[in-house]
Amino acid sequence: MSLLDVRGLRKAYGALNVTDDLNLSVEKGELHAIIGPNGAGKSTLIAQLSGQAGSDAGSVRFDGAEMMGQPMHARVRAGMSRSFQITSILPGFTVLENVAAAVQARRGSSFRFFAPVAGERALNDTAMEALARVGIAERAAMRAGSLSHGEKRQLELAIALATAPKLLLLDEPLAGTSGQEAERLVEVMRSLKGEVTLVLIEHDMDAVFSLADRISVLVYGRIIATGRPDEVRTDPKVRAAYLGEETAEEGA
Ligand SMILES: Nc1ncnc2c1ncn2[C@@H]1O[C@H](COP(=O)(O)OP(=O)(O)OP(=O)(O)O)[C@@H](O)[C@H]1O
Repeated sequence: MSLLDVRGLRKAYGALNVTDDLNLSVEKGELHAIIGPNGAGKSTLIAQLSGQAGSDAGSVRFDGAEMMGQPMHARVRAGMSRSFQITSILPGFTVLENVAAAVQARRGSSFRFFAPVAGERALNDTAMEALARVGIAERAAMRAGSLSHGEKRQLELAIALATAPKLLLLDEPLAGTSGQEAERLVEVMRSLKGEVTLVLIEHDMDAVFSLADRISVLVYGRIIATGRPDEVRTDPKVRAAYLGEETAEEGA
């Protein structure tokens, strides 16, 4: 049984079906990338899976349970987590506090802000582990707002990891990063492979093709192909719809 099994998923904005009868299976332990042209519906799909956006139809089975209709926090509890954009980082608090708050939010039923956090050693230990996991443990005491752009993205990953997800949804983690920052993030993602199941949306094709176990190609709200990177690269449907020009040039 797949860890994530999506059937007939749909979301319309007015007359536009952004995701349309979308089917997707993600196996436990794999890094599954979703690629597609601009506006194909990738971010909308991630929002629907995480519960951030509602869906008009379909089924999202995760770890054997139906998630459709469940709010975001219930999905996080079930082990489905998404890495948020930088705006969710609290710049005035330390890097450690940012992660500890995520751990606490998962553990506690209520979000008791920071006063109790300082005294909770176990909480901080878990948060430190997550920071070490993404390679920014030495930044723990710094204000999150003073991190570089790439480090903020590492912090987002640590925040997502701190909720101990079974499935991590990553929406363009490399966006806006410099070459060196991107390389570091790619290595962090590579190191997570096998440990946590990853669904990755990313425009950086070098990163996608080097990291992914399988790739699904989303075009006009539907998955038109799924396979190993070499299979997807040579799939005539994919070449025609998306990678056409690039692969034609490579082959020339
Ligand atoms: N809240 C919204 N209201 C109306 N239309 C929307 C909304 N969100 C997304 N859309 C439209 O849905 C389509 C898909 O958008 P989405 O951001 O999911 O695509 P994407 O594949 O992630 O694109 P990109 O690669 O450019 O980030 C676009 O045409 C977009 O304009």
